Amino acid sequence: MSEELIEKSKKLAAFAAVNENVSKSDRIIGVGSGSTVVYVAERLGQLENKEKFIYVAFDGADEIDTNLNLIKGGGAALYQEKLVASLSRKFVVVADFRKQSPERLGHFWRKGVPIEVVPNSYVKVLKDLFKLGANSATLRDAGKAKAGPVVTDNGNFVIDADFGEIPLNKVKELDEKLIRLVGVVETGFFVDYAEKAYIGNEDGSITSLSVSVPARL
Ligand SMILES: O=C(CO)[C@H](O)[C@H](O)COP(=O)(O)O
Repeated sequence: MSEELIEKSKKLAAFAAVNENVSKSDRIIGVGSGSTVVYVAERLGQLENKEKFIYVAFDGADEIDTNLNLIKGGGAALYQEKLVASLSRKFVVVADFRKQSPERLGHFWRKGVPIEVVPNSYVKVLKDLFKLGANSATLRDAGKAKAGPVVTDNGNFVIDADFGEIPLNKVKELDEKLIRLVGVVETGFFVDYAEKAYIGNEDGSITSLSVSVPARL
């Protein structure tokens, strides 16, 4: 799979998402993080918009299920991305074809759901996650960039917890159990946020998907 093809798919999805979801009236646009929303920013830069409130927010995803539940946080920015999503009236996902699961989360994204934790609680949370049925749960390491764990923008750590493939009707339930654990700040499950997804396909077409979600604002 060529990098060029993947980048083309990301750009296609991002441009289509902006073209169909941003109007010319005065509005603040929310943008998450990742390599796909870079193209959202590029397209937004071509439009003329003044800012009043977050009407629509755009973000990438690590995996998208058929209900538009998401796994996010591959780049450890899940808390701030969820903050933006929760402040938006409309949340739109942009992604290339590798992110669209045939059905369930955990199909392609095998690294586990990212969970932001308070640093002094991570050992406890790791144990809690195994009790909740995780196949694996590991503290994310910063890798070559620096010695030690990844530290988020909020000064916290990230645990990646693999629960296998998660049935569509179980994502919310699992998310609620995770968020109740003492030490957990936020999870990378985005349930009932995305109402639209734009997927750039390998053949240059775009798949757009819509679901209804409860109103946030
Ligand atoms: O959740 C994220 C960062 O925490 C990103 O949105 C997600 O990892 C997708 O990134 P990309 O568009 O680069 O594939």
